[in-house]
Amino acid sequence: MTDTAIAYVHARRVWDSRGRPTVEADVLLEGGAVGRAIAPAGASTGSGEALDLRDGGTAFGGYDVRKAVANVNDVIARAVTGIDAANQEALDERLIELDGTRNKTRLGANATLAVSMAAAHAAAAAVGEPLYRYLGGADAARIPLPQIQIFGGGAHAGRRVDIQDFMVMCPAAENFAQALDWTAEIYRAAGTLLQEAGTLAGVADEGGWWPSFASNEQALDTLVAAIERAGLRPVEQVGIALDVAASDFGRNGRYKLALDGKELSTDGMIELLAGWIGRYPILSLEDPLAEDDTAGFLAFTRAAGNRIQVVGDDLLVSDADRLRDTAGAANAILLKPNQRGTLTETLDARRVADECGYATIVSARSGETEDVTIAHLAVGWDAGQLKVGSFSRGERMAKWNEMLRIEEALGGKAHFAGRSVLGRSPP
Ligand SMILES: C=C(OP(=O)(O)O)C(=O)O
Ligand SMILES: [Mg+2]
Repeated sequence: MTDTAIAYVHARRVWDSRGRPTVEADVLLEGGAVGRAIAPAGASTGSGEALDLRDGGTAFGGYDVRKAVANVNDVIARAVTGIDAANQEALDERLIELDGTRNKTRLGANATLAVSMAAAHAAAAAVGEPLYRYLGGADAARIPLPQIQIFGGGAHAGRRVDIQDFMVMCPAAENFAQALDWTAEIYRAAGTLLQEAGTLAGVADEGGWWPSFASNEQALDTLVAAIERAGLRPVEQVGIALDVAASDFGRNGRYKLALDGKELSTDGMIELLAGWIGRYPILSLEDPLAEDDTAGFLAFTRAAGNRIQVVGDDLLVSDADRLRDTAGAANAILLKPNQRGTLTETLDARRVADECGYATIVSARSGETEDVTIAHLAVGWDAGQLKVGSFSRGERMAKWNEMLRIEEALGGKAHFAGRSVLGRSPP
């Protein structure tokens, strides 16, 4: 037995930011090192995602995770005991084999991911290294450009606006700390603008202001106004990133924008978004079309992909195979470890993204906790970008604050991704 062999695994039920139970796993190694991780959960999920196993029934809206917790304690724990946690691939292979289904429908991706991540934390602790350095080695020093939400919408805010995430990116900031400073000013200015308009109505699931707008474009206008009110220059200093999350309001080539009272074809949707790209300082558009509209994605990326970042989330579900099968449909991929259920499978997608020339963005889910693993993945995997959500919610700030610590710990070695990850249209 090596010191990094898994000695003991235990899962418990804890709570996420939406008031739903989720799975936390502890992994203890023979040498005494421990690791802990908590699975997040999405709301606007892609149909190709690995299964977030829920109990159903009436308790907690059917969202309880007693089965997934039991799957860790009764099935996984025994099966992974003795595996070397320092060999993440072997551990994840065992989890994949044990589940035996493509999308973790037997054990649940929430069960497998909590163990996969906790083991990585334990292995890093065993060698006394922070997780980002354990994963990325001594060269892991690139601090990601953040995508931070200012207004929340879509499935995260009672569908008050159709677009799900109105975010800002600060590629012209000198470092991550300054990007966060600027975003905090924009966030505050956006809140003041809503207050002045009498439409401030709290915060959405990911910490952005709860939207209260007459149209999707009014939200974009207000975002630009907030950037200016914060004393920053749209285009030169700050750009906009949207998660359109179009699978939530589109299918079979028809897109229903409820707030705007419009029903558009794929071409109409592409035209609408092309108009926005022309009028607003947009740097990145995620899921501009629905997950069942690969042809639309290809057409949109052909038309706009040389000017902006086109991100596949529901389309690609962090899946290396889907990425290969749809090459050219986007030029960036979101990496959400719970869409696959193990770190190794998510890292595969990250590698294939490089082969396909795609940018990579590690992302939180809308249901989150104090777990900060993704901040370390973004640096350790050299992703270049990180999308988390916003101020006003501690489970989001836990990640951004961890990134501040990582940037500080790296000192002069830290290198902020900034403009470099947006090669196509730097402001
Ligand atoms: C983070 C997102 O939301 P969710 O976790 O609900 O899928 C997203 O769609 O990118
Ligand atoms: Mg998304």
